[in-house]
Amino acid sequence: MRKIAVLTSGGDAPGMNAAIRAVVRKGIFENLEVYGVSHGYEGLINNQIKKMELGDVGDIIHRGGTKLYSARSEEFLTLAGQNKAVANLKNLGIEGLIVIGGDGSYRGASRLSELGIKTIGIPATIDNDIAGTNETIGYDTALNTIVDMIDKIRDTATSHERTFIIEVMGRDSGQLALNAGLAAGAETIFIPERQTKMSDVAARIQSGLERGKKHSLIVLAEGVMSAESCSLELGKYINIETRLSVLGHIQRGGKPTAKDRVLGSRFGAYAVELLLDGQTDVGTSIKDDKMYFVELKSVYNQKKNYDSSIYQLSKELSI
Ligand SMILES: Nc1ncnc2c1ncn2[C@@H]1O[C@H](COP(=O)(O)OP(=O)(O)OP(=O)(O)O)[C@@H](O)[C@H]1O
Ligand SMILES: O=P(O)(O)OC[C@H]1O[C@](O)(CO)[C@@H](O)[C@@H]1O
Ligand SMILES: [Mg+2]
Repeated sequence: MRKIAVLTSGGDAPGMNAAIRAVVRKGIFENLEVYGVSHGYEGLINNQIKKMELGDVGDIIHRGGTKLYSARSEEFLTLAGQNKAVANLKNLGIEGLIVIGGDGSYRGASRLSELGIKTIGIPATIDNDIAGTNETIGYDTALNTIVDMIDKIRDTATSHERTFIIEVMGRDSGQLALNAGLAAGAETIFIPERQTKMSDVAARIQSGLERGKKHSLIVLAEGVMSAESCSLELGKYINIETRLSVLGHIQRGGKPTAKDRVLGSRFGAYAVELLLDGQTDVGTSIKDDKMYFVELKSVYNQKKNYDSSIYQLSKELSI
């Protein structure tokens, strides 16, 4: 293999730049030509593919977002779009592609592998919803951002003795809500993976009030319901004033933590090694601080488990 390419796809995640840098520099170190594809699969279809040099990835390791831009591509869901992408890669003599993204991006990478391009996935999404790896790039940064923001909300919640409902990202996954809730000492955590009865939440708030506790923090994963619906539902069981805070895309930005930079760098270099070993249709993974690879299909056909003991612990510690 002489020529490889790299792209970022799906929601961006802090640490993607560290991974791009590692792919480019490790590739060049191994005497490969490395190409950068802008705008994910959309750029692959539109031939936005450029050769990258060592200097092209200078001064990005500490930046959030992705230098290669990201996109969600409708056209790539069609066979015609996928064929265009493959033709553009083949025209340039590119045999291997590294896809940095989430589970949807992994499905796209698998399709390309079936169509004759060797593909390696790197898990990158703040949601940490990818099976087969303990962590994804961007999760640690987003978690720290959320905890920082909840700390700020706690200050004002305490001063005004209020209940706050804080909506965090995670359509199908409660990883962010669960761990941010524990780290920020939230009284209640709602996650899509498990049902929480509103009557129980109201009862906990009521018993807290009776013990003289006047403020309460509720962390809600967006996939469960909106903060507004949560407030209306809660109002059916208890008569308290609530304030809502939807954290939104602030959670996806910001400079990556050291952990995400290390993870991005290790995954990027490892993905190049996997291509050189002739692997395809696999993704990088980390467990017990070691690099592994897993079949992409086994990743996106599985739902990542959440740790119910963390949920239980947060309940025990926040009475
Ligand atoms: N089944 C599929 N076949 C081919 N391509 C797909 C498929 N599913 C998704 N893709 C491609 O991958 C892109 C990114 O997928 P998606 O929007 O689900 O984000 P993701 O990679 O899961 O990241 P995140 O969920 O963290 O934002 C899609 O826009 C589409 O172009
Ligand atoms: O930026 P968009 O396209 O609105 O996507 C938001 C979604 O992307 C994610 O941030 C994952 O990248 C989810 O947590 C969130 O639901
Ligand atoms: Mg996804």
